[in-house]
Amino acid sequence: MTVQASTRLRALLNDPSQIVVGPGVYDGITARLALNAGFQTLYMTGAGTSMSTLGMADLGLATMTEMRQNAEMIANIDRSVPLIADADTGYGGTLSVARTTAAYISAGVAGFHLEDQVVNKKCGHLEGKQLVSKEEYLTRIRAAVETKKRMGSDIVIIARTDALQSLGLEESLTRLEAAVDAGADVAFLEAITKREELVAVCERFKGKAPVMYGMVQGSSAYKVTVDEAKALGVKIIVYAGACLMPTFVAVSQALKTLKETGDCEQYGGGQWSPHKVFDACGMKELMDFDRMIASNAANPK
Ligand SMILES: C[C@](O)(C(=O)O)[C@H](CC(=O)O)C(=O)O
Repeated sequence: MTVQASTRLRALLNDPSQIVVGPGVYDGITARLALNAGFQTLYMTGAGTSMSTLGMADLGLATMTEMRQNAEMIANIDRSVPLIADADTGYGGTLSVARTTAAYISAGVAGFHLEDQVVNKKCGHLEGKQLVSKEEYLTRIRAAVETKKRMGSDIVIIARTDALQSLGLEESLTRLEAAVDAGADVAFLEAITKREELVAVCERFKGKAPVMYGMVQGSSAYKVTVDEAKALGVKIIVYAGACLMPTFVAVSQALKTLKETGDCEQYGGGQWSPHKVFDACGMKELMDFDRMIASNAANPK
């Protein structure tokens, strides 16, 4: 029987020798490249999903249906590699959060995070975020936990708080503790800018719940490598900009060169032929399958 991606993610969380590293992917190409690079877990960035599927900044515009559709595609490229997906605020009240949870479970997502921003949210690293009350946030968590239970799923529910910026460290930790008490599996303090804050969240949840950290290059997030995060006690680290920022750098440069010189050969050509990019996206396996079915049809048993 196939092991569910959520069960695999849980096994990684329960293995004291592991830190789960999720490069932020947002489409089929970035997911393939991360899988080809050997990552054992993927992270679907909501910011990347919003920009790649809508062409819009991370300002709460992507709907649940759009997020779920992207997550389902990514989760199913290689079902043996767990996908942690951004579920923002859960996209509405109690019943919407329950519907989102069910939709992510049926999409094959292994874990997802729910936050305490107002539904009209913005990227966690921007100024001026608005929060819902702790009670409303806990309602979201309870709706997710109850739905998971009713569906007999072991999907990993990650409680995220964006409260650090406006309410401070202690209130943020209190919110996360209450979320874990309500059944969330993982604590995620968003937009940490100082080492002390990361140390504090790891200390507070030691022995109680795994801690997730979101590192975004170029943001004010406290910078850590995977090894440093592991030494501090972080259990999941996601790099939301791991594919996004290099894409902006490389594609902008390539387009500038094409515009200025009328030549694009230096970006690809010999190294990245159409054949090679199709290979990176499963061409061999797809063609082998096609040939195998054709040869079975020609030589029936
Ligand atoms: C983690 C995050 O929610 C995401 O969408 O990946 C974003 C990251 C980003 O803005 O690049 C966030 O709100 O931190």
